[in-house]
Amino acid sequence: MKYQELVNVYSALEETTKRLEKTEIIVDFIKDLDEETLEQVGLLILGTIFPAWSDEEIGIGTKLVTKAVADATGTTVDKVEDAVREEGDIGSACVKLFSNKSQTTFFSKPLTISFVFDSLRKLSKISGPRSTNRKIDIILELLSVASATEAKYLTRTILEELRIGVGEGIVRDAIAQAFNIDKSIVERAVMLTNDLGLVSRVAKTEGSDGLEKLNLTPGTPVKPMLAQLAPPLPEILEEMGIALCETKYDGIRLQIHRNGDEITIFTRRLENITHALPEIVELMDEHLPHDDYIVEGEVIATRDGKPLSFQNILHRVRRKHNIDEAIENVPLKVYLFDLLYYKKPMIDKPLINRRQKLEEIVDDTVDEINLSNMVYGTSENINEVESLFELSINQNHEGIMIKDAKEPYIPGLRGKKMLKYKAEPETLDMVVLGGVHGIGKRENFVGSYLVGLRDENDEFKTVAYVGTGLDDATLEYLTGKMEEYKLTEKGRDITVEPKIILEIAFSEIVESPEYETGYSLRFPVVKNIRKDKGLKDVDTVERLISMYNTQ
Ligand SMILES: Nc1ncnc2c1ncn2[C@@H]1O[C@H](COP(=O)(O)OP(=O)(O)OP(=O)(O)O)[C@@H](O)[C@H]1O
Repeated sequence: MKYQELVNVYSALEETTKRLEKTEIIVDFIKDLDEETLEQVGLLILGTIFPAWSDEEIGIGTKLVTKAVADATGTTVDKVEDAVREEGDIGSACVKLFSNKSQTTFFSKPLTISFVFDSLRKLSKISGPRSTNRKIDIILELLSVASATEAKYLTRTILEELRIGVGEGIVRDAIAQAFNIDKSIVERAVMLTNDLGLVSRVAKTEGSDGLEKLNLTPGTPVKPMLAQLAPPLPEILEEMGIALCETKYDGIRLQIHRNGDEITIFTRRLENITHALPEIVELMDEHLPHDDYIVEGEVIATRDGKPLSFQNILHRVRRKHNIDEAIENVPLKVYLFDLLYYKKPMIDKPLINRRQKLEEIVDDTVDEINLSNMVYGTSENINEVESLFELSINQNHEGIMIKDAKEPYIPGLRGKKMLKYKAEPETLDMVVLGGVHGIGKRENFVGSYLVGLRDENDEFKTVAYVGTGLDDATLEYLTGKMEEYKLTEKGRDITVEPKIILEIAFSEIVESPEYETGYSLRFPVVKNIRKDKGLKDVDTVERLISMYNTQ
């Protein structure tokens, strides 16, 4: 099938903001696709060529694409950069540049979806000597026969920023509708496999029966179950009956898989960080059975027995070199709290059984491997739960988690079955959309950051400017990043690509017509740069409104 047909769908999707219309457009397109194309479109429609569980990426920078566009249109890199500044992004710039291009490829074959898909996969695999030239050759091969609109979406896809306002939710709905399958079955399949390509194909070829057979596989990461903020303790314990109440450690969540002899460690964003944590791999090998499993836990960094800040552990996990040195300087401890797979999928079993099995299989006789500190909470022993909370805070942890003992593990869900009870007020993870250059002491820095949240179409909407909570080193770092991601600049104001995620604390949410969400924050303060989170983890406008309604 011609790539242009997919491109027409992209254009139609970009033109509407209405979720139902977007869903209809996708349904119409996918329902008659053949198996192979469907599997590719299931990914391409989200602007990617890899399933969400994979940490592979196309990995091509703006410079390379700019050069390829210049070559393909017979112009200079400077002219392409001018067009990007005028039009706002490389895709829109391509529409202009390619429309001006003289038609030299009249007899060439049109691009097909599978040729584009395979070429992009090839791009991601190239490394080593002469790799830049080889990458440019592949991009040029595509661009030299592309129409103006094809070039628009090709360049955006290569840079992994399709921007057509389509999130996973819309694609899931479209698959359900196109193949007449219950939404919840599609949702479950996506949660377990994190592969919309695979789910689209199975939905078409095997229907709901096939989707129901999809399950967890050790080695393939699954989206973690997330927590909501807890209402008062008596209320929760009454509702849950029995709760597993555990210390909430302030580290990084790990999902550790064993598949045969191979142990793999993933973050909550499903990144493979096995290479950065060789000592954890060794500990898991020594202190858990040599059976296939998936366990979850929190890893924290300690020194002299005390937990170190979240930033320390983040540096450890991000490390690519001198790992031996890091192992010595930042010793780690793991606190395991859930078991998703042990010889077979466990997620449908109640938490209490998963925990019991976990306790059975983990040898926690060494200091570095532990089970999370836990008490069973009921309406009758609220004081024990309160004591655990106090103990956790006194030991410099964040608070406690309260989990319903009878519940299954629901990947990706942020629901009422897993709650967090923290000493500090709630924060929002927000994405930086722009900023303002400072004056006076801050004149060399971007002093104030325009932050936003994610709406139901996965588009970002502004909420507030924040400039408090940043020391000089952080300001310098953020200013560098703002320069790197800059889209436009007008006077002191700049806009940037949505890349940087900040955790923001505030005193109150207020209504405010000045911002796109209609709400803003009083006294916002930057608490952390959340390098461990991706755009999908940015908090939602829906959550902001629900917090506003309950404050
Ligand atoms: N005993 C525990 N059980 C479950 N999660 C824990 C535990 N200790 C620490 N955590 C961490 O707490 C997180 C749950 O809070 P939440 O789902 O809100 O994640 P978050 O968005 O990172 O929020 P926060 O910023 O509050 O950690 C888990 O993802 C995990 O990283």
